[in-house]
Order: sequence, then structure tokens, then C-alpha cells
Amino acid sequence: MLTISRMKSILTPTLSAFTFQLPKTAHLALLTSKSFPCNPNPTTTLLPLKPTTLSPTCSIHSIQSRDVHMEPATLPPEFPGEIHVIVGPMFAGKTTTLLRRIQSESSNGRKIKGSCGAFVHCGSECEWNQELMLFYCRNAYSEKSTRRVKESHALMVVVGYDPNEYSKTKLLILYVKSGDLGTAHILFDNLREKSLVSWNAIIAATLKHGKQAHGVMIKCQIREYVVVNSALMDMYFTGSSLSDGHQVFDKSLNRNVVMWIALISEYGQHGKVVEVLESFHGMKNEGLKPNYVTFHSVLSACSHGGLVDEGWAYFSSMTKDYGIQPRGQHYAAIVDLLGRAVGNKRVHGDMYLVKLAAKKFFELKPKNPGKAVMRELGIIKEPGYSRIEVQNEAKFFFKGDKSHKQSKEIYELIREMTCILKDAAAITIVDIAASRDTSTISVAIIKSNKDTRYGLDSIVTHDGAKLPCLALPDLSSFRQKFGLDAYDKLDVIGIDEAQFFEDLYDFCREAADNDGKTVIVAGLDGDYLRRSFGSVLDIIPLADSVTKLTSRCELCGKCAFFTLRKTEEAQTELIGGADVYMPVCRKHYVSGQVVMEAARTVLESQNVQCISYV
Ligand SMILES: Nc1ncnc2c1ncn2[C@@H]1O[C@H](COP(=O)(O)OP(=O)(O)O)[C@@H](O)[C@H]1O
Ligand SMILES: Cc1cn([C@H]2C[C@H](O)[C@@H](COP(=O)(O)O)O2)c(=O)[nH]c1=O
Repeated sequence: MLTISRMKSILTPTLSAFTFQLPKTAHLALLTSKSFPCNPNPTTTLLPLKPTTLSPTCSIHSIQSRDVHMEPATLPPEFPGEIHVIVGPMFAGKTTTLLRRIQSESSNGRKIKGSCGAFVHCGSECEWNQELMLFYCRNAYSEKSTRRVKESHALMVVVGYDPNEYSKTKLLILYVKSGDLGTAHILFDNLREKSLVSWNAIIAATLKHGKQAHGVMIKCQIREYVVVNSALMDMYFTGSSLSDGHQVFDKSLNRNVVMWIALISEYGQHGKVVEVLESFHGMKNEGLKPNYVTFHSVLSACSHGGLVDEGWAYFSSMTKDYGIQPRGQHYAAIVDLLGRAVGNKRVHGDMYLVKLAAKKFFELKPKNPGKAVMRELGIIKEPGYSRIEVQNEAKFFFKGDKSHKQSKEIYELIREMTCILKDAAAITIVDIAASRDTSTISVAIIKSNKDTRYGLDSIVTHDGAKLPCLALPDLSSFRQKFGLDAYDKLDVIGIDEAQFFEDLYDFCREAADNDGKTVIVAGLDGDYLRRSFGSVLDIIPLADSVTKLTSRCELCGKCAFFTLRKTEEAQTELIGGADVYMPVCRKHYVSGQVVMEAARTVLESQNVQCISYV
């Protein structure tokens, strides 16, 4: 008859040697032996052993671990499972990291088989076009691998794809970014027409190479483009060669308001308070009118320099002398200025001032009061914009801007390109894995069906990368929905939006401990009030690794640890994206909550019903 100590003597050496055939044999022996209770549910656990049936000196726990308090009384699975947890605020890259981890699991000597049945392989039926080619290159670049950029470039040659000038310029940029300046220069030399974009790419390569390029430009007498000069200034300022940057500015024959703005904001970004203010007055002396960007730099400089009185004076002059209505960024700078002044004990009662500011804006903007207060105080971000120079005239494009006469065609083109790139994202992740490996692993991705932001069939990052998934109300229904056989064959399970799954703990424990799965979990650790969200923190003690990611504060660009809700809804679960939430640093989380409170107080005192700030 098989005894416990006999079993132990079979299992222990086999486990420590990590050979899996022998434990399998041992397990079989256990199952066939009449002296051990049989598992009533063989699909969920291999062998639930009741400690009472074991002799205290020969507990099976001691085979698994020296820790006598270990929870499950089951045998380790054939392959050891793992749990990796990725947490952080919204927009921190949790979903992106989940996708990358799955990708890296697949490249770890194995490849994704695509258990969701929705993975697409990029084969001969796939049409090679410019976007797909460039997507491949970009993906290669995102791996920070020059070799992969070269491989993708070689692929273009192999499939006979002849890149046009635009694609060549894009390729040039990718070579520059991946650090292969030699190839970048060859591509640049071979460009039939050297556009401003390709010049910019070469200039931005590195400060050293940029300086050489600048030398070439001076020899070629290319210095009349405002955009090129702005790029040169940017290059020198980025490389902290502020005096070189200023020289480019001084020597520009056709410097205009755009270059003044560039100079002032470059100094602002370097915290050069005196230079910002000097440049501001220099600009005015040349008879040029500052715009709201300039005032933002000036107010930020005053805030950094603790120049409270000057800051207020510039702030007032903005409307009075130039007719520029302050925007959120200006109020953010003023709130910052006041905050610093309060810190320096120069002004008392920050709450009072913030309340005063909120009240002022409430009076100014009777319509949509909450939104106005939030926006003006910088809690709702101003829309981002891009600047492009066409025939020496700067044009600004705001997010969602429809003012351009061809905006319909432009948006249609963007929509088409986005679809191509999103599809390519799903294809590429699988395809890259497939090109490397010979054996296969099976992967499933689950997300909560509460998250309806991008439909239910994919997990999608805020940048639009995606992988097919199964959207479920809970995790306990997964095995059934997925199929028991298919589940048994699974190697990796990815879980996104984990904060919404109440049964997260039990599922992860069972999947890793009993079923030998690698479980990768991504979710919010805290809600908008920084309270523990769902069961995400409960699984930390189960985890092999925990990664806490941070985002960028939308108000100051510093590390963001928290998610601020911009609306007044108070329930914990509220599905939304950048329309409802923003990532913030500690300082702006605290001031954001103060402002929310102030706005509420004002609204309450005015007896106004405000449903949403957005
Ligand atoms: N405020 C924002 N609004 C929209 N997208 C953002 C914002 N901040 C960062 N992003 C983008 O979102 C990406 C992260 O997306 P994702 O992986 O889906 O994050 P998470 O899952 O942590 O919310 C970043 O790489 C960045 O490009
Ligand atoms: C802070 C917070 C967030 N949510 C929701 C909002 C989104 O739908 C998801 C988080 O998505 P992401 O992938 O991390 O961007 O959670 C919520 O319901 N309650 C909150 O407090």
C-alpha cells in the first residue's frame, strides 16, 4: 500500500528537480490509490487533501512549502502558476503593460495560439500598404530596437514595397529615434526633396549631430524658415544650450511672434524667470502683441519666482491692455501662485481666495457654472492644439476643431487611418510573436462587461492598441463560458479592469495555485477618492510581482498617482475616460478636491442645481 511518506519520497525529489513527468506519475498513483480521498470535482482541483486525514508529521503542506499556514490543501499543479499585478491611476499604461506582458510571455520561447479565436494572422491575404508598413516600423521602434526597425525596413524591400517620399521621411524619423544616425543620414541624403519635416528630424537627432546639421544649413543659407529656426531653438534649449538657442533667435532675420513665443516658453520651461520677463518686454518693445500662450509662460514664471504682485499685475493687464480672456491654464498658474504665496505666509486663507475666484467665475458665467469654474481653475483641461506653418503662416488646430473648410475630409481620413492602425495593432502583436517562436502558448484575456467604453469584444488602451477579449460579469463564469477543455489548455490569463470583479481573489488563487496558470491582472488600486477599489489590493498577498505605474499630472506634468473625477457624481463605479477623469499629482489632487468643494459651496449658496461639471 502507498503511504504518505512513500508519496513524499516520490514527489519531493521530482518537484525540486522541476521534472514534470514524475509528479504526473506520482499524481496518477495518488488518484488510483484507495488510501486517499478522491477529488469530487476533478476539473477544478487535482486533489483536495483534508489535513485531518494526514498524519501531523507527514503533512502534504510540507511538500509544497515550509510555511505551515499555507492555505489550499492541494497538490501543486503540473506547471507552477504565477500572479502578476499591475496597478496605478487611470492613463498610467496598465492596459498597455498588460498587452506587453502577454506579448513578452509569448516571446518567452513560445507563441500565442489565440484561444479567444479572434486573433488574426497577417499573411498573404493581407494587403501591404503604407500605414501597415509604417505601423510595423513604429512597433519595431517602440521596442527600442534598431535591429527591428531594420528588419521591418528589409521586409519592405523583400515584399517589393516602394516607399514614397512621405514614407521615406517617416522611416528616416524612426531611424533617428532608434539611434541609427548613419542610416538616417543615408536616407536623408537620398531624399529627392528635403522637406522641413526631414530637416527637423535630422536636426533633432542629437545635439551634436544637430549642430552639424545646423552648420550645413548655415552653409546652404537655409535660415529663413520660422519653423526650422524654432526647431533649432528647441534643439538647443532641449540640450540645455540656452545661449546657443538665444543666438539662433537673435540671428533670425524674419523673427516673428511665433519665434518670440517659442523663446519665452523655452525659457519658461527651464524656469528662467528673469529671461521670460525680459523676453516678454523685448517682444512688446518690438511692437508685437503677446498672446495667451505668452501670458501663460509669464504667469508660470511669476509663480515659480514667487512674484505674487507682479503675477497679479500681468494677470490684470491681460484683459485690460490686450483684451485676452484668461483661460484655465492662466487660472491654474494664478492658483499655483497663490498656493506658493500661502506656503510662504504672504497670503492667508487659500480657501477664501479659491472660493472668491470660484464665485467670480460663477458670476461671470451664469450658464454651465460648474463646468466654467472647473475649467477656469484648470481642473478641466483646455483642449490641446497643434501648430503647423503653411507658407509662413502659423495655423492652429484644436482637438475636435471643425473650422477648416476641408475638416470633413480630414476627419474621414483620420478615421480610416485609425481603423487601419487599430487593426494592425491586433495583427502585429500576434504576428511578431509568431515570427519568433516555434512552440505555442494559449492565452485568454478577460475584462469586466461593465466597461463598455470601446465595445465588449476587445481590451483597448487609451492610445487605441487592442487585443480580443471576453467581457464577463464575473470571473467565476469564465471556465464555463470559455469551455472546460479550452480552459485546461490555457497557459496565460490576462484580466483587465480588475477592480470591477468581486471574485478576483478566489479566481486568481485557484487559477495560479491549482490550475497552474499565469495570471496577469491590471486594475485601479484606488478610486477617485483614493479608497481601495474592489478586490485589487486583496490579491497583493497572492502575487509574485506587483507593478505600480504612474501617469502624468494633466495640470503640471509631474508624476500622477491619483485619478481626479471632474464630475459631481459620487458613486464609486462610473465608467468614463478623459471626459470624466484626469490623472493628477498629489498637489493637484488636493487642490482639485478643494476647488470641487469650493465650487459646490458656491453653487449651494446660490441654490443652483448642478448635475455635472462636464
Ligand atoms: N489624459 C489622457 N487622456 C487620454 N490619453 C492619455 C492621457 N494620459 C495618458 N494617455 C495615454 O494613455 C496611454 C495609457 O493607456 P492605457 O494603457 O489604456 O492606460 P490605463 O489602462 O492605465 O488607463 C498613455 O501611454 C498615453 O499615451
Ligand atoms: C477612478 C475611477 C474610475 N472608474 C472607472 C472609469 C473607467 O471606466 C475605469 C478605469 O479605466 P482605465 O482602464 O484605468 O483607464 O474605471 C470608476 O468606476 N470609479 C473610479 O473612482
